[in-house]
Amino acid sequence: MSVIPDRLPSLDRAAAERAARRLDNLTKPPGSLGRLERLAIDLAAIQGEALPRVTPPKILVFAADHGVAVEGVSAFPQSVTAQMVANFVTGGAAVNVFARQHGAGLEVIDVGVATPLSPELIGHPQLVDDKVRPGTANMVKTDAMSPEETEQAIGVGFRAAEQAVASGYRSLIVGEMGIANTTASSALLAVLHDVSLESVVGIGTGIDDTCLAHKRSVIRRAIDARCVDSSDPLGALVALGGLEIAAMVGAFLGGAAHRLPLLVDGFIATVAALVACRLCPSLRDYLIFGHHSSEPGHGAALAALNAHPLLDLEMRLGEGSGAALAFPLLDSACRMLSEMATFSDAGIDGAVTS
Ligand SMILES: Cc1cc2ncn([C@H]3O[C@H](COP(=O)(O)O)[C@@H](O)[C@H]3O)c2cc1C
Ligand SMILES: O=C(O)c1cccnc1
Repeated sequence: MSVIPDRLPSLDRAAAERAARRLDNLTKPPGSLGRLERLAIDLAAIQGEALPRVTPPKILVFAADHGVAVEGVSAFPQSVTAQMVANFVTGGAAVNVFARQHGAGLEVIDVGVATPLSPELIGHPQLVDDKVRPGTANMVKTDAMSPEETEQAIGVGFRAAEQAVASGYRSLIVGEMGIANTTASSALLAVLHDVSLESVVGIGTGIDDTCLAHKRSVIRRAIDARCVDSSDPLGALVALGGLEIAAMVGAFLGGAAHRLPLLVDGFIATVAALVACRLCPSLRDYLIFGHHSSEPGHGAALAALNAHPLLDLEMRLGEGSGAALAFPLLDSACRMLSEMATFSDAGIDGAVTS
């Protein structure tokens, strides 16, 4: 597929080495800033700079609908996807609050919202109309989308990340909005990582036990009916969806192609990251995991990527909210590296060597 890069730039080991040496000369016992030190070294390797900088960050929220919503797998109606797009554009969603708090740019990309958006929103600078189709098909009945639509949606995400780089953003937070997308994500994870549906399917927006059992059986029927297997991540994406998940795959790849640190959000974003890593394994080097969602499949998706998120706030929202909350830790890691005094700057004695 043309939009999937053959290879990504390699990590810059020399920049990482310079960052590590500087860390050991800063006025603290070596290693005492723990995972923040690891984070600073990783950011140096990603950006290819001994003194990395992650500000300003850009948040991309990809929005799309899922045909499988008609099966009654979410606690909320499909109309909420379009209504939340309006809420993002007018600044009222959780992720908007955190974006303002951290000086992040935020853009909502309609890659497949089913309900027409209200005319006042059209042309709003924070809303991008890149609709590939108005929602996927119901994966229980047929493939969620065609290979061409999947490629188009991946391209939308890839270009959105490239645009962020061209506008001077130094890190990327990738989020989503799409009623029923925990169903698509659970199905993708079950296929790609071979985990039981019992262990990965969760309540999403807050369904009850009866609906949860129904959601599992809907996913089981879809997986059995579609032609999917773990060796074909693109085929799984075509069969199960969704458009915003495909766009997130593209955004991760597009960001990494330009050495952008990528802050991954919760369950849905992590499943997108898993698909992207199956397509292009070296992408893993560019991913930093913001938080551990309480959606049960997130643990399995993180394990599949050997990922250890920065935060665990028992959140299960999506939108990029958990990644946005973790962003200040990346900024702190960079500031620690560039602003702390060294032992010689501050005239402080180094460790006693035996
Ligand atoms: C008001 C509202 C705001 C949201 N923001 C993110 N999500 C999250 O919930 C949805 C997935 O859950 P499910 O698969 O159960 O539908 C996605 O849109 C996700 O981003 C929201 C959901 C709602 C209702
Ligand atoms: O972790 C997530 O991303 C998530 C969980 C539930 C609902 N929406 C998103």
